[in-house]
Amino acid sequence: MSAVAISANNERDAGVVEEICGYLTEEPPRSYFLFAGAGSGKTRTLVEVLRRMTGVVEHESGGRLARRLRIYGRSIRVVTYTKNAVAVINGRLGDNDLIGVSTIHAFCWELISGFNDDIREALVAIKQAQLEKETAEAAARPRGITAAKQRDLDEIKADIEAFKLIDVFIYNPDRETHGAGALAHKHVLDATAWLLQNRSTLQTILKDRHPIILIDESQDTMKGILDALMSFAEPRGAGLTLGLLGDHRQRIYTDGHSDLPSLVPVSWATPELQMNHRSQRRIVTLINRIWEAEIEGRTQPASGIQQHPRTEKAGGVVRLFVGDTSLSPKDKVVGERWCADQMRQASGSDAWGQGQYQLLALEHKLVATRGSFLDAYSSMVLIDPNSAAPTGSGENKGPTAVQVLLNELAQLEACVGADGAIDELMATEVFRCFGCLENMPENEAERAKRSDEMRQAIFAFAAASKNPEATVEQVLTPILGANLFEVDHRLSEAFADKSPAPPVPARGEEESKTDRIRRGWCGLFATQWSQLQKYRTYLAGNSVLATHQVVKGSEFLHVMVVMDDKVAGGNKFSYDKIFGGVQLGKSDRENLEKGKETTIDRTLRLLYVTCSRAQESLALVLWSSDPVAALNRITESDWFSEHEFVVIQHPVASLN
Ligand SMILES: Nc1ncnc2c1ncn2[C@@H]1O[C@H](COP(=O)(O)OP(=O)(O)OP(=O)(O)O)[C@@H](O)[C@H]1O
Repeated sequence: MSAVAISANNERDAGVVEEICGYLTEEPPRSYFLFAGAGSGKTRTLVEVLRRMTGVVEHESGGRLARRLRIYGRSIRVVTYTKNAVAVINGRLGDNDLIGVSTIHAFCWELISGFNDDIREALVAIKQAQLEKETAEAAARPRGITAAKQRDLDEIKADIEAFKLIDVFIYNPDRETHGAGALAHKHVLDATAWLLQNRSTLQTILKDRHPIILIDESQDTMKGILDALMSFAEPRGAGLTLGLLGDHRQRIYTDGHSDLPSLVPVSWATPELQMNHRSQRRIVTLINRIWEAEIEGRTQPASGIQQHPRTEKAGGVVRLFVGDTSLSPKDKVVGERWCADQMRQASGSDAWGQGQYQLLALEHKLVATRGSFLDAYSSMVLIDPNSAAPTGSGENKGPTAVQVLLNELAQLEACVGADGAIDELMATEVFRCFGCLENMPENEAERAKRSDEMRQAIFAFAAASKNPEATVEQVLTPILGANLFEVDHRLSEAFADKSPAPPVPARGEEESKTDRIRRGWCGLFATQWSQLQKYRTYLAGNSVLATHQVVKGSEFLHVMVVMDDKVAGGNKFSYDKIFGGVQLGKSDRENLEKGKETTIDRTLRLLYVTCSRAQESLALVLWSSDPVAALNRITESDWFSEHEFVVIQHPVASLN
């Protein structure tokens, strides 16, 4: 193919930037929804539009808009999903005072901070509504309001009373905030959505500051905020123009609207990006097929355009490996290595033989199992389900109550050599850095006594942390005994409490929050200390293991997607149902009849996201409850050709 033809095919989206610039500079400007599929280069499109709208790249109508914005002291607001995306866009835009880029949390806080009376009213109203809803739901159950439920309801009441007493609310979008008046991330989004819908002054302020708001990953943007903004953008010329960028095929969080394209007003423009610049043709064909699949149990429309690969990306390798989910975790790991070796042979890439591929698993629990930190992870989930696992947005720090384990003790452990010797200089620096030397006694004798006490505790800590069998409790004992670090009161109280863990609730049985947290603490103290290091690596995103949700927006040369519903637990997703190893369940059929979202819908989207991360080669590993049924279904589908699906050989011990 000639160079001209290649470039013509690759440039099929070239007009979209100018098209969008046209919508934003028309009189009155027109809101738009940009369908931008996986790997379509939506960030590049966004940045190019912004450059033209703010006079960085010469553009006649863009230049006029830039002058108007400047005269009135206004700016275009870009809302992205992650801080990483903020940095990428800012980096490409350079210094530009006509554009503000931030996450939705920072955007919301900028709007509401300081309006303490309004925030209080919003939070009380939201909690009150939650209380009423939960009370009514519990009362309607056959057993009525149980004691455990009553405790939860009392907690909501206590939250309401606590909000009423707060004068000044504090918050930081980049980290957890503590102390009086501290707001959680969710509170800020909820309060902003409530205030935007209930306070006209806030609407006016918003339009006055940012007449144009562009929202990236809009399919996952919190419904309440999006609804409010979409209503202010109507009718056209109302003072706010919205640009929503998104791909409904990639919606994987529950915050967003289930079918955003159908909510977009007909008066809006709907430009499209048709290219996939990321992946080789074989991978692009597969993701097109996945999205168009007519599978039993699917309710979501197959709306959206087919993507086109770049002309020069004409290759790519895809394989589906099917094995038996009843194998032991160890056998599965061996099986997955066997699959990687098959990939090495099929693709000719040594990366597969050297472990240089990204392994994506369905759920955190599956990753924790593969990564040998399941006890640590499961305990953290019980202690704080909202912050135990890394998420696609924001920072991943783990539960607040255990921070000393994840930070101070991790740093102290780094001062202990392989032979157990302690680098005292380094250790002193750790204590200094955490402000633990500030309260050393003035008196020389007492000071020496305290130093000695600390040294003993550090030796005991070092010995315990080097013992591969040591539990978190054993490592923590000397630390807490000598008060080496400031510790969250919840941790010290839980440690002092020597009562046994409450029993695991039976299926369907409700458990109070207090019991759940206590079980978490007991589990954590009994966990092997060595698991915490693996957990920390995973939280920090430095692991070659990642869950599907977390890799949103990323790309990797070679990807292995591990699908193992049994280990993942939960019933939100089921790959085995998609591939035919498991039949639809009762609730799937009920949802289907009601036209409600099904497991199939959610799993198809997750599969779409994971497969579209791969640039060169993609291995799908399905651990199925019924490999024969799955293989039959796969043979009938047009997703893979015959040589592309492979039964995982067992035993595969030859690779050991
Ligand atoms: N016009 C282009 N020409 C060549 N390469 C491009 C172009 N646009 C994007 N790319 C490349 O294609 C890849 C995908 O781009 P990008 O990550 O911006 O896509 P995206 O739309 O954000 O995808 P996703 O929604 O799947 O995360 C990147 O490697 C990027 O550098």
